[in-house]
Amino acid sequence: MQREAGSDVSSAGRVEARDVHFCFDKREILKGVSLVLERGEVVSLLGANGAGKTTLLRLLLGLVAPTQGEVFVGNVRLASLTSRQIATRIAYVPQVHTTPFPYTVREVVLMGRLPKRSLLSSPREVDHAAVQTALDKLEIRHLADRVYSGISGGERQLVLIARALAQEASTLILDEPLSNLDFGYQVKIAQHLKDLARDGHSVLITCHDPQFAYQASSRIALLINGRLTQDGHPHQILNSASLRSLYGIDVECVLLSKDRAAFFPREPG
Ligand SMILES: Nc1ncnc2c1ncn2[C@@H]1O[C@H](COP(=O)(O)OP(=O)(O)OP(=O)(O)O)[C@@H](O)[C@H]1O
Repeated sequence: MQREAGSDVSSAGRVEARDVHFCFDKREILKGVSLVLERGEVVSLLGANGAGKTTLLRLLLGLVAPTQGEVFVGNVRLASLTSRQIATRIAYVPQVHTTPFPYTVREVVLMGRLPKRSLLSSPREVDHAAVQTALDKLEIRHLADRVYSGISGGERQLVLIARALAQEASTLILDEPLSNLDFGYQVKIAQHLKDLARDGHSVLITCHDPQFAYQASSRIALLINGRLTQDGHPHQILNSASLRSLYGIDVECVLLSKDRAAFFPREPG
């Protein structure tokens, strides 16, 4: 049997940006970023607005090409893969997602199966089974026949994660998965991301909430003005000095336990 390049099981879930640079017009947005994501990890990418987080995700997904440097998925160059091959390895949960048609939740999750079948073929038993498994895992089976555009923002976020799970890619990349989520959904999503990593996925998220990042991640990377300045375990990375350099404000950090901390902005003066 002929094996697809880079399908080595031991490297599944590994994604690496190696010294990537990216320019918009003549402005350098990413200035030599190196980041490795391994199977079993949840990595949070923190940075101020405009730091280049989404741009870095777009490079890792092959949506744009670096002006310098390279991205590897497993041990193959991302640039050598077709978009379908990338989609079998990496699933993307975007910040905003709308559909022009009144698709049901089940149909939206089924879209995650497209990379696995030919464009014009009907979904097979295995596709429906993957959808059902994803809905069950996210505990949203009850939403399956609702119209996607008619459910809440938090529910839609869970549906998009279910769609990514149905894709059965070993890596999940989520761009600000917390936007518009209530506290309950934030806690649930943190737990789902950790469960996914425990099940052998690698997960990369961008986020603006240090507390969520501390709780959900096994590693945190800080992106400041297009450069990755720190990368390590949450308790090594998040402190008053690093949060000041990220956001330019004074923050009090209270360590509650090894994987729980609270962050309070200090009143000026
Ligand atoms: N299509 C574009 N054309 C020109 N500049 C762009 C384009 N998209 C993004 N930029 C610029 O690139 C920089 C990085 O943007 P990016 O969206 O990656 O930041 P971000 O860290 O994800 O920000 P946010 O937290 O606000 O989502 C910003 O200065 C932005 O204005």
